[in-house]
Amino acid sequence: MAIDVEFAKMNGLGNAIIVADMRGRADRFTAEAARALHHDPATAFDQIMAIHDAEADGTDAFVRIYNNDGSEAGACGNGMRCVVQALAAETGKAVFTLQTIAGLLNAQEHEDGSISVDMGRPRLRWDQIPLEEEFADTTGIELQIGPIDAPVLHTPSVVNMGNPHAVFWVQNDVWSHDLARFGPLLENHPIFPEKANITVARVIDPEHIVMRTWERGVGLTQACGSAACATLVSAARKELTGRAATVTVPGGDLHIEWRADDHVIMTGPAEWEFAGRLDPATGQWQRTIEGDNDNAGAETA
Ligand SMILES: N[C@@H](CCC[C@H](N)C(=O)O)C(=O)O
Repeated sequence: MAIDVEFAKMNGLGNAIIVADMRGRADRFTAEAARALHHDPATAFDQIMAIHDAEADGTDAFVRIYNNDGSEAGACGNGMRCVVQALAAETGKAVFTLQTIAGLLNAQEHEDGSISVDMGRPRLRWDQIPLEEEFADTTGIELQIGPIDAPVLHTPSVVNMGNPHAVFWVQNDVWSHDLARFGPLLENHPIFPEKANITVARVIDPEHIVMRTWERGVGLTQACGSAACATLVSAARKELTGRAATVTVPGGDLHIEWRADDHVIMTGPAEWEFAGRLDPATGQWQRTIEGDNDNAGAETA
């Protein structure tokens, strides 16, 4: 059994992340291996961030992102902060340029340990989200869940931050909405040909938003960085907030700024839990460095 890839179990505000070192190899994670790793309670994760060799000049690495159902994603804000913390610890550098299937990202670890990721420009046209049919105004599209005359959730803002997002605005407690029930229906709604990450958000004041997300390919999570960016952009477009705000997710706070140059900057923490080695073909793994979590790894031959 080839257990030969180093990984670190990390989290970004509780968004469970596995950072795997695939540099120097030609293979990739299989969807089956990702699912197997997720089904082990000790390594259950929201995303795998697989660090591959750089493919473009001036970049530090190519990062492939896998959801825990084995699907591949174009963006993961919390996971990217974990990647930056891991690369900064390895290299002593603070500034990185990383490539994903959605494009290039610049990122920086600050002296206080927080990490900023330039999540790029939001894409706002209906066919960039993408949506199945044309909508001129993506700050609120005609989509609702619940009775026609009294919808529970309706008229979401839609944004692509490297991945598709729909943000439903509510006036009351975001926890009073049954996202576990509505999330999967909305994620798979035919209006979203590539599915979507589904957020319920409440604007507390022009500098503070509270939100929860049902993630595409994952389910309910403690944090979704790209959704926090999509939510701030949508709130600013609707003039509910300014272009910078604290965004509170179940796992804690992110600072999001939509700069005048159209780039969205996400700042927040990343946390290391434990390390091990794994097989990207099967998802079998061994712990090599203890963390706080004392579950044993899978038996290996
Ligand atoms: N946890 C993420 C988002 C991960 C990808 C998402 N589930 C998708 O499929 O688009 C984040 O922090 O941004």
